[in-house]
Amino acid sequence: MTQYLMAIDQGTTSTRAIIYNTQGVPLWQSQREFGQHYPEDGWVEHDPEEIWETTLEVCRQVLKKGHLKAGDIAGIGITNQRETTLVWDRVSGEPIYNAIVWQDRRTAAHCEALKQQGREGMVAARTGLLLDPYFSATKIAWILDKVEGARARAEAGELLFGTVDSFLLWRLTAGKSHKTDATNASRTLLFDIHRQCWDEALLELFRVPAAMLPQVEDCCADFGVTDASLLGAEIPLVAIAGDQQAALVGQACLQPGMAKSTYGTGCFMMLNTGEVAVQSSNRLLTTVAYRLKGEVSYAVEGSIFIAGAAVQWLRDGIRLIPHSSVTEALAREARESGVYLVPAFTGLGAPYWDPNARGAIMGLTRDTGIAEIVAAGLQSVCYQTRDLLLAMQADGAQKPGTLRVDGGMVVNNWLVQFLADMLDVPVERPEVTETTALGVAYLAGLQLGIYQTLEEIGSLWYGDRRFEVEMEEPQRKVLYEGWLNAVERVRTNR
Ligand SMILES: Nc1ncnc2c1ncn2[C@@H]1O[C@H](COP(=O)(O)OP(=O)(O)O)[C@@H](O)[C@H]1O
Ligand SMILES: O=P(O)(O)OC[C@H](O)CO
Repeated sequence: MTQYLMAIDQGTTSTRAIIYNTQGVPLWQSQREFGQHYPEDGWVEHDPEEIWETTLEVCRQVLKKGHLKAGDIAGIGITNQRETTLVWDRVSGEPIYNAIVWQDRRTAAHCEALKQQGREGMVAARTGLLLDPYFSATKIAWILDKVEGARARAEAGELLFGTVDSFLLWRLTAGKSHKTDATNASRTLLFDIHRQCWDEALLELFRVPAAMLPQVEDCCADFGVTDASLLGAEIPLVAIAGDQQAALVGQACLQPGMAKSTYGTGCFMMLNTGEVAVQSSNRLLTTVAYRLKGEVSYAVEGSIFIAGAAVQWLRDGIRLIPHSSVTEALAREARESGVYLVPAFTGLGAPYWDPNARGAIMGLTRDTGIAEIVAAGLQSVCYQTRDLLLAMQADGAQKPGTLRVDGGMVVNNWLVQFLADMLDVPVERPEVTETTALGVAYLAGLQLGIYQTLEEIGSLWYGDRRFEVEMEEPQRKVLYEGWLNAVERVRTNR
């Protein structure tokens, strides 16, 4: 009997597969971390074969854990780290270069040159994005220019481009399906989010041959079936969404004005704006929230590059802590210290967009200890979220009544309390914090007719804990001013 849904969540640091029942309850999960490669300052790459192998492995493992066969799965949804760029051979399926990860800054000079040519306005008007190395287009151009013979091969139609969803889809369908969805397409800098199509002028600007591009579908669509040799039988692939958009659905932020913030490697705050594509005057992004039956809902997004990655750095980079989980107890024992950690390891994202900024720890004194530095790392994530909230409000958005949070960091109660205090907004944590995978499982269920409407999906959201605002305004003001001062000192593009 086909009664389960499977979500593949291919994230920046790990790949997961989760099997849900039709009420959206996660039953079995499998997860594998994979390698991060930093070949040069500001460069971040993934091995495409590791992305593929971990995906296949977690899919097989999770079926095994549930004692299920492929035929028990009604459909699969794929959600993924966005913008990360792959180019592969149309015939062999072999990538011609590593995946260039969204965090990678190698194309900063290319973006700057296009800005100098006055292209930012046209790009923003069509794509809702900014000229920043974060997005896919300049990464594609880099691969075509730097890998020998690649540009000619791409022009001859021999090479394909895809974000991680497309690459996995290509591999899962054994090369039968070269598609993506509108949310992933909206992060490439090549897609007109108003007309919902690849844009010829942008393809020309970034020198990307149209023949490389995947076909863009709704988030819920017929994306093909898994090749029978992979998981034992064919399984329909019925939904795709970028991970932050999937989290918006998983958090049931399905009405205009509802907001969520996801704290994984980076932090991504999204405000649903419904059918209106709000153009930000404060350097936020306009993006496709979801596209269903051809109807687009938009969101405003603030993207922070380093959130949980700051904790990873404290653990693996400078080895100040043995595990991420100790950060909560350390932060509780930290003194109020005036220490600020600006985690601009790969530049600063929204609202500063400064690819050349680099990180700093400031305000150190003789009695600064590990606890104070750890607390400053956690606080930096909350200060950056306040930066985003203020930018959204400056764009005319109402302050949301609550903010729904999710992602690996929000198990940390101290962090979430400080977040509520810094935003001056109550923060809600759902029972299921793996909202990314849940969101795409919901979308898969929608395509399969298990759910009829988005409202029905919204009714499945359950809160775990609500964090009320406890801090008084004067304290918030002093702390936040200290943050703004610290950020000013690392910026290069004031
Ligand atoms: N108790 C904790 N306190 C703070 N951060 C944590 C804690 N546990 C995990 N993290 C951070 O959460 C991140 C993992 O979140 P996850 O949502 O799995 O990330 P991603 O999807 O980007 O791979 C890691 O960067 C880790 O440092
Ligand atoms: O893999 P995550 O959860 O860090 O998300 C990455 C984002 O999609 C990048 O835009």
